[in-house]
Amino acid sequence: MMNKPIIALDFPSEQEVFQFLHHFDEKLFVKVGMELFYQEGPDIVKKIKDLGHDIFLDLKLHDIPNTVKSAMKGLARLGVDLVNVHAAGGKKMMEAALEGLEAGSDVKRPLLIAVTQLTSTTEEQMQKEQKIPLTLMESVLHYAQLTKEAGLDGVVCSVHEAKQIAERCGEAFLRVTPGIRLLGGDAHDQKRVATPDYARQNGSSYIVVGRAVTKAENVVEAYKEVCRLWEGN
Ligand SMILES: O=C(O)c1cc(=O)[nH]c(=O)n1[C@@H]1O[C@H](COP(=O)(O)O)[C@@H](O)[C@H]1O
Repeated sequence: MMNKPIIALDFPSEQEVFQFLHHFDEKLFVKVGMELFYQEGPDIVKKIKDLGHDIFLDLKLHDIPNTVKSAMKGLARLGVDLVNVHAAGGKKMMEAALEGLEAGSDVKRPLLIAVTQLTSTTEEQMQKEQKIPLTLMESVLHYAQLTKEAGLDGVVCSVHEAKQIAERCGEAFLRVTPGIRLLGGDAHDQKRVATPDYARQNGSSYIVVGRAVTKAENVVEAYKEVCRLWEGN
């Protein structure tokens, strides 16, 4: 069975989150990111968890190893299912993140993944601004390899790199892919986008979907359409 699509709750307040969740009579896999977490604080995570939804806490930690370790120890106590860091923080930082998570978890630690190249980045931008003299695919594969060596569970990447990562790092190494759009949908600030059905065909383990659902006229219909395409029905 396919993993549930992860719905990005990119809302500015608790009120808007609950308004959105109220439309659904099933349990979702949701993502709490910077917008919501920085405005509502850790309590919002507990409240969403209490409703029975699974949570990806997307704070993309990127700092010195000791700081990331301590922060992860605290985040582990929130009881989330998935958390992330930036692979660009390096192998030692990722190892420290894992140690912190393990130290802060009572029973099962959350899965830990690392962002490779953001889906809003193009190859040209990466080469010019980050001064990385590689193709985008090579850079993503390099970060995926580094993440695997650090012992993490997988990466965030675009659908377009998912298959190659599975070949390089193994099927069990997760490919979590944002930048998902329905056919003809506005890409907004995303650059490396794909549809849910292409994500299935190209080896994504999880898709992350925000505006294609949250900004839809009928959010439940949009969610169902994403599920239908992702599951291949
Ligand atoms: O880590 C992420 O979740 C993430 C990584 C990435 O490379 N690109 C990316 O879009 N995201 C997140 O995925 C969500 C995508 O939202 P939409 O573009 O509205 O579908 C946002 O909440 C982003 O913060």
